[in-house]
Amino acid sequence: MVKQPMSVTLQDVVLKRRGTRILGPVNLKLEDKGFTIVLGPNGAGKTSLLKVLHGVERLSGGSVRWSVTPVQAREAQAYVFQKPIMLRRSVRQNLAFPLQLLKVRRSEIALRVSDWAGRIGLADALDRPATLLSGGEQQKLALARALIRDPQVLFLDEPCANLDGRSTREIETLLHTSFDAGTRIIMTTHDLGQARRLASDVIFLLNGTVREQADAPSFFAAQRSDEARAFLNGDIIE
Ligand SMILES: Nc1ncnc2c1ncn2[C@@H]1O[C@H](COP(=O)(O)OP(=O)(O)OP(=O)(O)O)[C@@H](O)[C@H]1O
Repeated sequence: MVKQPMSVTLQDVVLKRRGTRILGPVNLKLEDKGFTIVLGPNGAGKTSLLKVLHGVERLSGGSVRWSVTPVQAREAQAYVFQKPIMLRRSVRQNLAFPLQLLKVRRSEIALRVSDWAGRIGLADALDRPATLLSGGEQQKLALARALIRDPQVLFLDEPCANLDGRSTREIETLLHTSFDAGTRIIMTTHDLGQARRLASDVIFLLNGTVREQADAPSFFAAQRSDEARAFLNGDIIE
């Protein structure tokens, strides 16, 4: 299938819940390519922004427009939650599930499942219940389950929260490989070292608004706002 360029434009996006504005107004354009890291303190609205981009939040105002049709946009995206959600089935069935939904041929599913199980170090655990895996293994499985159907755009919400260094490195390697293969990645992290290692560009959020959007080298070299500077210094900002 020929992939169409997928940029997205947010215009005057506002998200309110129980009368409180948690996002917006946000005006933002994300280009077709890149590894975007969304930064900001707790409660800044990072998860909300990811969900708005993914189209799973009801907007209170404004619009999110992809350069392809809404159906194409949805089909081309995958989302990995901060806390991996495992089907109460085997590793094999977890990996096969998204492909079964897409009605991929059984022989092709078997090939891809075995390929991805190997890539995440679970080739010998295909018949184990996914819920019995360690936290790091579950997060890798959740990522593989998203990548196995070759999404054009991948959203990740804190994929390495609470993971040890080894699992974090393994996940970063998987992300690097997908990015190099052309996957557009948009990810939140609290880990500034990780942001520096992975980002091609950065969005800095504070109180539900975009304070800075810049390519990563510029952002990390010199922040335009006092708040971003304070955040990178490890200060508490509100
Ligand atoms: N459904 C909801 N109803 C009410 N408030 C919400 C809802 N979802 C999020 N919020 C609030 O909106 C704000 C932004 O939340 P969000 O999870 O997007 O922030 P975040 O930057 O991802 O935070 P964290 O870094 O702690 O994960 C928070 O104050 C949160 O409590």
